[in-house]
Amino acid sequence: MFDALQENLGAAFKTLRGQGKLTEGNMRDGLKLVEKALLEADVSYEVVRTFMKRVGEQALGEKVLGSLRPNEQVIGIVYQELVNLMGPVDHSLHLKGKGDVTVLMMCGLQGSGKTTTCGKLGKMLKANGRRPLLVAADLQRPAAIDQLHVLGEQLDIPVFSDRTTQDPVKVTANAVERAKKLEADVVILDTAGRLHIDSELMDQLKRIDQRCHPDQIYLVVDGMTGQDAVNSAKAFNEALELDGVIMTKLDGDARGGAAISVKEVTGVPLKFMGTGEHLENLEPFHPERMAGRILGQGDMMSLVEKAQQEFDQDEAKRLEEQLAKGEFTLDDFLKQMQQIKRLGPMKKVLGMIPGMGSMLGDLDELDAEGDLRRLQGIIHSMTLNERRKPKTIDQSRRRRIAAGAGVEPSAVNDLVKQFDTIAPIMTAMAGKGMGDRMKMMKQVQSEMAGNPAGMLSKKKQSTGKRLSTKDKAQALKERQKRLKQLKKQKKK
Ligand SMILES: Nc1nc2c(ncn2[C@@H]2O[C@H](COP(=O)(O)OP(=O)(O)OP(=O)(O)O)[C@@H](O)[C@H]2O)c(=O)[nH]1
Repeated sequence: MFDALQENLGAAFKTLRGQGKLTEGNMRDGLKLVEKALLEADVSYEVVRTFMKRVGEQALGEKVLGSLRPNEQVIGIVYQELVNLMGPVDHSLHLKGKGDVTVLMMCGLQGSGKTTTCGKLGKMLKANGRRPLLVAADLQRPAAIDQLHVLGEQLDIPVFSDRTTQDPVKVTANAVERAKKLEADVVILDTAGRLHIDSELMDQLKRIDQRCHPDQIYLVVDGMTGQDAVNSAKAFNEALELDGVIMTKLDGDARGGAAISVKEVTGVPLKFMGTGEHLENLEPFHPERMAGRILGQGDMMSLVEKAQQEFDQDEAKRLEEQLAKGEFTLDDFLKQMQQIKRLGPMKKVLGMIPGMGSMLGDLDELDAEGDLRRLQGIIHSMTLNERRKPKTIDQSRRRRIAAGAGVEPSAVNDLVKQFDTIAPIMTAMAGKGMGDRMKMMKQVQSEMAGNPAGMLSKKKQSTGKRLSTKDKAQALKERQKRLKQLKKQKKK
């Protein structure tokens, strides 16, 4: 994925590697190459311009820090700016509680991968214990209805269609009724596509939106089409107010520009990416991971291998037995975190995550220690039953636990959410062979790469809001202060 961009950026950073000290001259040469690499990857011109301005300002600002290696400093800045450009992303589908029907409306141009993505989402939701209903609201192309029925059969997910009408609004309204009868809780609408954006299509989609009020509207775009994908996202967003973009075909020769530009150009986050034709090839889009991948830093596998080697064998056996019974509690979660901590100093462990290596100045060891302690404090403030069944933690329990741990109630909520993500993966691990286990470890590890299991301070997590210039200046100041402290410690 994005091989050429990775290579070109690598070459740009190489020019800075030999430099003893950052000067305006060598910095400008290096940054010119970064700019060229982004433009060649089809990142929109406007986006490149703003991006380079931000990177340039910071890179030259860092000059005062002198003795740090220039290429590391610049990679760190580029990494952070790429993350800012592509994020933050809220991956939640904002599903209502079970029993209520959530309507997800999928739209996009013909051939973008919309129908396939409906199937992929259905599969993902089903795996998470939801009861999806696929709805053929693409009445333009009869074959699209058949395609959805085939997918439904493959996935064992019900499909609603009505070949007697040409009105997708009617189909959608009836589908919600059918969902209630079938006790389905998520309706996934596969709407019609067109080869190009036209007013008839937009009107039709707007009518569905106005009459049926879908809870979330996602646009499916083909990542291979580069700037066209970004432009169509802009047009759809103007007509429909999208909640997110799903970019498909990022497994192919996509140059990456569309994935990098779309959030900055449209303000709509890229939530998921399609990484293949198979129905399991849908992944949440993590700006941090993508930036790490683009910069080609670090060594994920070595972290996974290390985790395997140093895994406490007795604990592993105990956990294995528990997982086989389908049990994974918050106490186990805490133990897992402590084990990861034992792999080595947190900075070293995080340094193995792509892109993090050059950001170590940002990762204060004390923060990681403090956050692990905070995690422990929260879990220890829970009753045994709450640790076993975090779902029982309601608002008043949350308040009590938070008071006991000296944190905000939202911190308890965040922890339970992280646990909800990791627990199904852990229980699915039970009884698997080594190969599958490695794959799952990678999945758990990659869940942590975006937010290493909540160990990074809350202030460093994506909040769903863009940092204001003032916040950025403050963050930069703090970063510079930490770098100075680090330098002082090194000297000692
Ligand atoms: N490589 C790859 N192919 C994909 C991906 N998603 C979809 N496809 C393929 O793209 C082609 C078009 O997908 P569809 O799901 O039929 O597209 P659509 O947008 O529903 O098209 P219409 O129904 O004609 O509007 C199919 O051959 C899919 O297998 C992906 O993430 N990667």
